[in-house]
Formats: sequence, C-alpha cells, structure tokens
Amino acid sequence: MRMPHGISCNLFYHPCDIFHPKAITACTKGESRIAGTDFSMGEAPAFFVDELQKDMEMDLIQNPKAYVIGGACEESPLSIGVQIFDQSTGEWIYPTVLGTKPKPCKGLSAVLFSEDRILITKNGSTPDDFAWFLEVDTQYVRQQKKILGTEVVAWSKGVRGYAEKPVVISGPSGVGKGTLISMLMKEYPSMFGFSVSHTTRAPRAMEKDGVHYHFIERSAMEKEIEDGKFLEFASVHGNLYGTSVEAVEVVADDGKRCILDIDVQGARSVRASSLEAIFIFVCPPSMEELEKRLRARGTETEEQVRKRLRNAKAEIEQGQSSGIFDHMLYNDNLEECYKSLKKLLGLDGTVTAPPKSSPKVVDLPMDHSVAKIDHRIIINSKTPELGKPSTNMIVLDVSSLKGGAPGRTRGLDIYTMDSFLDGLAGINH
Ligand SMILES: Nc1ncnc2c1ncn2[C@@H]1O[C@H](COP(=O)(O)OP(=O)(O)OP(=O)(O)O)[C@@H](O)[C@H]1O
Ligand SMILES: Nc1nc2c(ncn2[C@@H]2O[C@H](COP(=O)(O)O)[C@@H](O)[C@H]2O)c(=O)[nH]1
Repeated sequence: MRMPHGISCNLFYHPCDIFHPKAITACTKGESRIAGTDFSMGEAPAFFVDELQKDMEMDLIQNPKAYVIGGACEESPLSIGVQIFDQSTGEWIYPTVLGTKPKPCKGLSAVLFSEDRILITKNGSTPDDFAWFLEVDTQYVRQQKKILGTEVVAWSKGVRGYAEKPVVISGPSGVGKGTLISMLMKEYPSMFGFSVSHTTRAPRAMEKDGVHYHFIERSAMEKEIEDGKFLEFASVHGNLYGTSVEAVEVVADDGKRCILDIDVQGARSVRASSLEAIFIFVCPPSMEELEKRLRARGTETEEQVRKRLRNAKAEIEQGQSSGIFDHMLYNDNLEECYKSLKKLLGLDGTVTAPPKSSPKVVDLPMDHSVAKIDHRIIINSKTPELGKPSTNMIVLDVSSLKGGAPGRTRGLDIYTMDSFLDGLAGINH
C-alpha cells in the first residue's frame, strides 16, 4: 500500500508518537485487536496500531475501503485529514469531506461505532471536543454522494446534553415568525439559539451582518452551495436564502436547541434531509391582517410588499396541505400564540437532570482499552497506580444519541468513573 503524494502522516497511529498527530486506519468491517488489549466485548472496534498490519490486511480483503484518519488535511491544514484506500482498485481516494472538521490533537482512537459511522476520540482534548463521528455511509452521506458525484464522508461532533430536536418555523412573510422567535430567545436565552441564515438580499436599516443574516453576494453563495456547505437553500421573493451546516452546528456546540426561520421550500428540504426537527407553520388570521402587518413593519417597498403577499397565498396553501408540518399555529393574538408555541415545545416546567461529573481534559495513557458495552463506550486506563483501581475510566454514554451530519450528533454523555466496580454499578443501573 503506497501513501498518496502529499500525505504528511503515517498510516498507523503509533503510541510512542502520541504528541504528534498520526493517522489511524479504520475499516468498516472486521474484528481487530490492539496490542495487549482484548476487544472481544461488544462490537469490534476498527482501531489499528503498527503491530497489526496483518489484521488490517485481512480487514481490507473483507471490505475494500479503509479509512485513514489523521495527520493534517491537505486543503485545511488545521484539521484532521481523511483518505480512503480502495483495496479493490489499489487506489487512494480523496473524499469530499463535509461538516466542520476536528482540529488536530495529541492522538486519536477510532472505534467502528455502527455500519455507517466511525467514532473518533481525541486525546488531550476537552470533553466538548473529545468525541467525533466520521459518517461514511449514512443517509446524508449517500445523498451527498449522489448530488456531488464524488466519494463523500461527513464529520459530526458528538455534543453533550439533553438532545432536543431543532425547531423549524415557517409561514408567510409578515406573519410574526421573527417576533415569536425573539420572544422565545429573550425568555430562554440559554435554551435556544438562532440559526443565522445566509441571504443575498440587502440588509435592512437595523440588521447586523452575522447576527440577523450572513449577507453575501449571489456568486459567492452559489459557490458555497456547490461545495455542499448548505443544509438547504431556496429562492425566496427574488433573493437566495439558505441555512449553512455550520449555522446549525454553532448552535448545537453552544449546547442550545436550534431554531430555524425558513420558508416552506426550505422546510421541505430539511424534512427530506436527515436533520430530525420539529416543523411548525404559522398562519395569519387573514390576508388583510397579514398585509396590515407587512405594511406597518415598513421594511419593504410597495413592489416587494405586493410580491410577498402574492407568494403568501401559495405558502399558506402549501403549509396547510403539504404534510411537511407537525404543528400549526394561528398568530392572531400574539400573547396567545406565544403561549401555544411554548406549550408545543414542552416549556411547561420540565426539569432536566443535573450533569454527572466529567473530566476537564481527557488525557489518556498510551496503553488504554476501548470497549463497547450496551450503549456505553468504556475507555479504561491500563496503568493504574500500584495496588489501586483505575481512576481514569472515561465513559461515553451513547444511549440517547440523536441527529448527526449535517449538524452535530447530540445527546452524548461523557463522565469519569473511579473504579471498575463503580463502572459496573453504573452499567447495571
Ligand atoms: N399577533 C400579532 N398582532 C399584530 N402584529 C403582529 C403580531 N405578530 C407580529 N406582529 C407584527 O407584524 C410585523 C411582522 O412580524 P415579523 O417581522 O415577526 O414577521 P415575519 O414572519 O418574521 O416576517 P418575515 O418572514 O418577512 O421575516 C412586525 O411589525 C410585528 O411586530
Ligand atoms: N429557505 C430559507 N428561507 C429563509 C431562510 N432565512 C430566511 N428565510 C425566509 O425568507 C423569507 C423572507 O425573509 P426576510 O428576512 O427577507 O423577511 C422568510 O419567509 C424567511 O422565513 C433560509 O435560510 N432558508
């Protein structure tokens, strides 16, 4: 197997080189063993060190694709690279890598998490940056392969916290979507985050770039769409609007529930994507009232108001009949409508569980083991102090995982355990 030209990393992750980002290889099938470590529990991890070349070759024969993860990405040197070796053709493939990429770190481990994704854990990182998923055959990846016509992989960071689905809010222009969203964000600033869309329309007087929208030239936005950076986009009232994958990820990284204010076409695209969300359509009490609100807002020219009103009729029809939306809200009385919105988002006094203790930085010794037991991934230090149990057992609870690329994989729980007995007690709970 020859390394492709320009790859600045080794094929294998060598424990002695833990302070240098090295590559590891993960195949999408097969069983493997890391030196001195028994992986016979649970699903076989795809994790190789330099002594395991034989195992790796066997895996390559079973499955023609080997994922080489590590070193610096050629296009963006500040992120971890991914290459694919196709054993059937003997060629290296440079996949289109979607999603925000993880930054290089002191060392990586990889576990074949499921048939369609590889779990990467980053040593020497904070718990918020510790677990990443490289999706290799998820619905989103397959969709993007078709659209882009290339080999595709997608990164999705595992984020901790209670995994609430993003909320998509649609409705005709002037119905009050923005007003309702502002009320929600004001009352629950730590719970919700707004997905800042891109648009080619000109900013209004009070609008700030990066806050209300990312204002962008059409040609630049078209290029970014071509590069697969958008979760959805649509031509609305004569301008291009779109939600970038990053806009949704930024909110998830903040541990918040994402709110998207997008038109019906955009909602349809999101519905067809793998982003699981709640879809809400806001209706006006009448066309007359909608017109009154649009004019009173005073942000559009007469021509634009007319265009938006014309489009509103079709949007309301689609909103009510397309089957895209889970909930309908009638925004007649604003306070009443807001109350209904809060009710359907479950904001009626539900208390979330306090977080378990978690490590500040995840620093694992060279000799550690990784095992998957039920819905937990146990990373166990093999070098405890003499006569004492291991105090460096990190547990990734993956029982509540939701989402994935495009966007983050939500609902991950990371905590430490003081001893193996504690670990078993936790697992049996
Ligand atoms: N229930 C309501 N009764 C009266 N006025 C309202 C009500 N809800 C919102 N408004 C007003 O209607 C105008 C339009 O609201 P808003 O800007 O929130 O609409 P929007 O749906 O976000 O529009 P767009 O899609 O164009 O961004 C605003 O001036 C707002 O104050
Ligand atoms: N499909 C998308 N539609 C979007 C997005 N961001 C906003 N919108 C919708 O555009 C209209 C007009 O908005 P305005 O700010 O010019 O009044 C409104 O219906 C929004 O919901 C997006 O990212 N994608």
